[in-house]
Amino acid sequence: MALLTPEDLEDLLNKLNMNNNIIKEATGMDIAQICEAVYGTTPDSRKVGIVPITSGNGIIGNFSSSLLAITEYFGLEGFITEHPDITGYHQAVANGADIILMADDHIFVAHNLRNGKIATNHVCTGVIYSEIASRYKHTDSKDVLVIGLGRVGYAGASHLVEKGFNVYACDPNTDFMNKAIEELGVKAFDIESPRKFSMVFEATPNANTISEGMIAERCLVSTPGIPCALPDELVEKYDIDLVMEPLVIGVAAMLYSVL
Ligand SMILES: N[C@@H](CCCCNC(=O)[C@H]1CCC=N1)C(=O)O
Ligand SMILES: [Mg+2]
Repeated sequence: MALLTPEDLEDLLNKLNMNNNIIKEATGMDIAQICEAVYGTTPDSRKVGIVPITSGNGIIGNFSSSLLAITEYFGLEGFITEHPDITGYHQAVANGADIILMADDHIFVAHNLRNGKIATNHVCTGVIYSEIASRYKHTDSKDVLVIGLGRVGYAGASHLVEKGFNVYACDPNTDFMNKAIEELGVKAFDIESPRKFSMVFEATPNANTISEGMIAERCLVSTPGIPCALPDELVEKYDIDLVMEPLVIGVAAMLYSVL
């Protein structure tokens, strides 16, 4: 899985505000309203304990401080524990955390100690970015293109199928493709017989996965993926609303999903 870098996390809240304006323009709702619609929750007085974790590649600069900024942005109280790992976990509980946020290199969880709900970043990210794509207000189509069927893409495709959208998907990994066809009933998108989609959810760690044959002149592309899925020339040529942000939107969904 692609690990964030401290550079990915620079200027996070400015990037979020820019993306939130695009989301409002393209869907009629802001990210907090969409999270509320998806999870049926609203931020309350819950306290979030953020525990740095040193396993694997270790602590990522700006990661814990970004989680604190995100927690506060959505109206929750938060704190980062002084120590990492088990000592930090103990501190978080001792300091009255209702929700624990912590991540190793494979799983990033939000765990609400009061109601037992637990959420992962990869599922919540897939759900919320695919939800954003599906709410594009400048189309009456029910067709959505999902590019990438890894842990994030599969979660998004599953969410869209549950919501009754016509999901076309593509992934170079035939095992991932067959799994999604068998388990979700997605249709394989065939670049040889292109359809032009007005709603695209992309979740791959590769650049330029979106080509001209895939998108309508006016479309919404929603992706947590780094680097950008859209070639620059397409962004210039077409009227594309691009929602692309590396962490905040996924973490917001995690918090709303455990409240
Ligand atoms: N153990 C580190 C955090 C490691 C996070 C790795 N996971 C990612 O980079 C995923 C999560 C969202 C996007 N990629 C720390 O506590 O500082
Ligand atoms: Mg995100």
